[in-house]
Amino acid sequence: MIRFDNVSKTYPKQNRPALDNVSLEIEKGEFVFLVGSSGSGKSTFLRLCLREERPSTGAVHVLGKDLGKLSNWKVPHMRRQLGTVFQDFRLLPNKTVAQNVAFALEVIGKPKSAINKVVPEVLELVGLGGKEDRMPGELSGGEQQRVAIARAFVNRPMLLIADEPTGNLDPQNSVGIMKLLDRINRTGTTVLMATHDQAIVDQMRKRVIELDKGLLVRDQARGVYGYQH
Ligand SMILES: Nc1ncnc2c1ncn2[C@@H]1O[C@H](COP(=O)(O)OP(=O)(O)OP(=O)(O)O)[C@@H](O)[C@H]1O
Repeated sequence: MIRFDNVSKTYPKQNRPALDNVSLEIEKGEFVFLVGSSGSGKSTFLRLCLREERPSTGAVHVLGKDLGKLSNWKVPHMRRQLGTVFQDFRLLPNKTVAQNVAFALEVIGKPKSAINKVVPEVLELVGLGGKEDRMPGELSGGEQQRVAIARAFVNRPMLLIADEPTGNLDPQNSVGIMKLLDRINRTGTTVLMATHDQAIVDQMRKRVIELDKGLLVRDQARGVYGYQH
């Protein structure tokens, strides 16, 4: 699903690599937490998976494709096969809940009849049945993140990448979001999630990959958060 072969990334004008010779493999169906202190390289790792950045050396494979060999015009197609969720939700503020989710399908040319069928189903799945016509601004943070997850999952992607999805949420809402991601993972979708949320990592006991100053320092099955702030 994801493979890094000796991947290093040094940003322009930096003398220290943001990622330093990282090699790892994430298999289909796994749930993986990416942890590490601020600046350890987590976002860089995720950006390389989305080909928002390219490695300085080494190779990144996602969904069986060598991203270094992917032509630029194929990148949007590759990204549409992934679901992405971010800390700041990134909803379209002038569209309703249902329209936000439908939009993800409209841009890939899904017929209206299919959209009308699956949008209510996925909103029901994330616990937002009955809130289809609300605007994002009328929802709590936890509900907004559920919309973002519905939008990310409505295509049934093989891989869902989440960057601090609970970063703006209180503990109770965070647990709800994690239950949802766990459910999505159980449908077979691989989940890769960068987080600072110790309670959640310790509770879920999934694979934990820890970065420290760009180095992969820990890769633990059913792991805990581990490092000190
Ligand atoms: N666009 C950029 N240009 C230059 N340096 C960058 C850029 N993006 C990140 N860096 C540097 O690369 C290193 C890793 O940053 P990265 O954002 O990947 O860390 P992170 O683990 O995601 O941190 P956080 O938890 O704070 O989001 C840091 O030293 C950072 O300053």
